[in-house]
Amino acid sequence: MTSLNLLDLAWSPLGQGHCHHQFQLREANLHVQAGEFVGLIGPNGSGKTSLLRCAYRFSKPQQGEVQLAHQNVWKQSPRWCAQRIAVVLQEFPDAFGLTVQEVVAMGRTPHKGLFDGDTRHDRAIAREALESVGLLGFEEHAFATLSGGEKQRVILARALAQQPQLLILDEPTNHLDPRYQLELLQRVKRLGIGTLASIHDLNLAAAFCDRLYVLDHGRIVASGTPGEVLTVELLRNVFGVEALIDAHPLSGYPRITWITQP
Ligand SMILES: Nc1ncnc2c1ncn2[C@@H]1O[C@H](COP(=O)(O)OP(=O)(O)OP(=O)(O)O)[C@@H](O)[C@H]1O
Repeated sequence: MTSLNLLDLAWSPLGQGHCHHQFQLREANLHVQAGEFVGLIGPNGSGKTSLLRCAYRFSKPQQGEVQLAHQNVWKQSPRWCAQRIAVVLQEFPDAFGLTVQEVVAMGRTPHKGLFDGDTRHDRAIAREALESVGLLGFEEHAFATLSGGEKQRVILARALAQQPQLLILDEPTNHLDPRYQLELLQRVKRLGIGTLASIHDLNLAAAFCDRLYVLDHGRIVASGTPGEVLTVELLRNVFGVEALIDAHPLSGYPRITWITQP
């Protein structure tokens, strides 16, 4: 029901009226089933952020279709999408002096009328969201004074307060130390919401994602389980790096060891 489908998507920042080779994204087909954690990997500039922007109805594709629950998102209102899709981006919005509580409460906006205040129900959801990212007690802190990692967790709490059917994360572990990288991904996975996340750390992607899509120069060049996708050849051809790949001794998922030059 909540699945996301990108069907033959093509997108260019130049808009309409350009040649086929100018598309930054081409022939992109991608699916996220309800409850599935799907990772998007690829080198810098390969088109991950561009694809996510199409998926959350920010960039309008010139070709193809973005469907959520089998509805074309561009035939639905922005509010319809905001009630169903929550987004956690790399950059934090300027919170204009808002407290943590106020930032998280913004997650309830798509579910309320223009002049509605926060109900007890809204406050309970916001509290639960803050609790789930381990930030109970931070409600009155000014968002601007938090560390990068704390801000990231507040933004995730705001996304959870939105009670979305689909979560889109652009490099969610960017600002986090190893403990919080693991905690955040575990938390997201446990939510059981359909999730599409761009992830640079391929070992984290291997550990947490049910399936991966690999972007290279705007095209999806591989997809499948981490075990199917993360091969020595793919890392060489797409990322231009050499690596050893074996099975993680505890969990069995692919473990990548980079081969570095002295
Ligand atoms: N609005 C835009 N105008 C012009 N070029 C753009 C625009 N958005 C993206 N691009 C270009 O599209 C290409 C893909 O960018 P994108 O940010 O999607 O890559 P990415 O895979 O997310 O990269 P990174 O891993 O570095 O974050 C880049 O060459 C980028 O410069």
